[in-house]
Amino acid sequence: MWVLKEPFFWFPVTRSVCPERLPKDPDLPGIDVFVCTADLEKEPTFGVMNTVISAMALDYPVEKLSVYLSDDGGASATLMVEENQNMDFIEDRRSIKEKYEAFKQRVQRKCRVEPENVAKRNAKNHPALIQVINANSIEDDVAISNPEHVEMPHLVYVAREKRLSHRHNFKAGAINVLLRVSSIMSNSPYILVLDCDMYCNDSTSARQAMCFYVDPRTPSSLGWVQYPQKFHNISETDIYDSQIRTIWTAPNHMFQVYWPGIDGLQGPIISGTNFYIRREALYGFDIHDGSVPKDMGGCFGSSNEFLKSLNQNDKSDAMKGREPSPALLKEAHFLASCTYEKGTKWGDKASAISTHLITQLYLVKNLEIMPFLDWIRLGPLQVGFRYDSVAEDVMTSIQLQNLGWRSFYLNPTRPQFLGTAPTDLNELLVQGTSIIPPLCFFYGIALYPKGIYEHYISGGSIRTWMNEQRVWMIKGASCAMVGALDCVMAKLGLKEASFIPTNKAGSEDKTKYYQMGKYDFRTSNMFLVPIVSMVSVNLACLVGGIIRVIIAHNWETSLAHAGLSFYAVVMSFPVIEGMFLRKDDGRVPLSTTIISSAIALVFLSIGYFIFLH
Ligand SMILES: O=c1ccn([C@@H]2O[C@H](COP(=O)(O)OP(=O)(O)O[C@H]3O[C@H](CO)[C@@H](O)[C@H](O)[C@H]3O)[C@@H](O)[C@H]2O)c(=O)[nH]1
Ligand SMILES: [Mn+2]
Repeated sequence: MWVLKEPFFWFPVTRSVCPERLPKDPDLPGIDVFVCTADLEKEPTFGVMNTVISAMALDYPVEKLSVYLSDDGGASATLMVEENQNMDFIEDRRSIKEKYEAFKQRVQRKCRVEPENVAKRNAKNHPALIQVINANSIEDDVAISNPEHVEMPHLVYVAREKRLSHRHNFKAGAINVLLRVSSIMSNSPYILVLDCDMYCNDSTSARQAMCFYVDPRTPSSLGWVQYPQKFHNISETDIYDSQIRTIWTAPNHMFQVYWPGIDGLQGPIISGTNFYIRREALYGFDIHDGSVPKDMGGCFGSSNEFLKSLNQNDKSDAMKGREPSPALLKEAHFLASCTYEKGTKWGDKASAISTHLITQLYLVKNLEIMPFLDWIRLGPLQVGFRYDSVAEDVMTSIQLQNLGWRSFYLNPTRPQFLGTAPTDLNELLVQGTSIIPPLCFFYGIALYPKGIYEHYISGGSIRTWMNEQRVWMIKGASCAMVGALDCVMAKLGLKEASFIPTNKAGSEDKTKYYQMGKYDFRTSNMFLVPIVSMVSVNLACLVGGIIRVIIAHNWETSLAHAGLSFYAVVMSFPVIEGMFLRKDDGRVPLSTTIISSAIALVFLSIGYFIFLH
């Protein structure tokens, strides 16, 4: 581990920019913003709208900015709200709060129009629905309250076609559709990708990122600029380590070394959201030898409009204020259809087993391997985000770095984007099944916990260290195992790969224990039983061990064992408290304790036969 970590210290880079030196507005390149949403219930429309509006309010010339919303969820409810948005408060900051409240109520009213179950059913089986929303399509009353006709960026709503018989490839599939649809509309050379909960907390991120791209000294291999992921809903104790402190927020040491450290090498990988990427990079061209595919149609699909866009520049200006022609809309629907990608290279699987292994290792937070990702050689050309993993970001990054693209990390003091971190145990574990992949089960548990000294000098306290250790142990025993089984079954063809979006709705009831700094054990037995069984075994060993020591007086041999058991029991105290001491509804249910004790007993009996017989 020590050796693997060294490259991070070779050439750490901290970047800062001077947006005031950018060229004049008319000379800036266009930017397309992609926002993805997938679940009407877990990703409330109001939050999605917040993100869309924050993107539209980016400090960037309106005619150079287009926002595309991909809706994999309830479709029509989101669209209805979007069409009727009252955008004027973007400009009018005086009465911003009042108007915001009115907007919020309006969204909530609109969302009630369609029963949720109907929306959900429709979400899995419907034709493509694409709508360009410009000033003309906004309700009359809005025009009255917006007498100056404030110009606003282009907004395009995209619900790609969904059929039960076709794989939709989760977020990667959604982004690839947006890539194609946007190419025949604005075709901006740069793209900002945002998860639906990641709103722009500062409007300057676009200009800051462009500082790199328009600077003639920047190498032409710069593929993306990555901002960190930060969250708005972190409590003081943060018992579940929801902020993933070690990656993003630990100040000025060790872990804060990873991203700047990798920036000095080939650059950070894509972390799913908050990055400005060069459109060209996603088209799979190899920048080492400048080769372009010979069979363009076989590679990108049969849309002539799309193929034409490959040689065209930025069209964002031309799109401004125009109603899209019926022909253009028809082509957009074609590009968003289920069958468009058939026989093309979109999201193609070109991976070797080693890529999988490395991706898995990386995802278990063994960040040390980041500098070596670049060495992996992938198969032939492939276009857009990759489909062979729900962690599309890691796989795609490896591919792009492979083709010669480089990346920068920018972490300004003011957070540029803020998202919603999962703050209840159930959500955390559900997320863990999809992003903590199989090998975590083997590697995650086998690795020795990160040293307390290392943690301390990275700006952590004893409490944060305990939290991180606890969550690491809990994830290792529960969701990593479930995720592992899930993945093995998917690989064996026994089950479809799945992705459950994390909940961004955060009800008061759900977060109350998190806010109090107490674990909330209201999660399924699938996760809970392995955790509670493990703790029961430890507890039994400690009690049994102590009794033995007292009876047999053999201190020398038992002391180390007792120490280890004691450590495990201290670390799992919240679980023990949940089993025996708590009375509230967040405790471990009695039935779970009973099942787990029975399992623990089985383990102890097996141990008895192995060691004593
Ligand atoms: O079929 C799908 C599934 C998901 N999403 C969107 O993908 C985003 C990320 O999903 P989320 O449930 O928030 O997953 P997280 O585990 O929080 O996501 C982390 O991990 C993902 C996989 O590595 C990255 O894509 C994300 O950017 C990163 O924040 C959300 O906007 C979803 O709406 C879709 O658009 N379509
Ligand atoms: Mn998320």
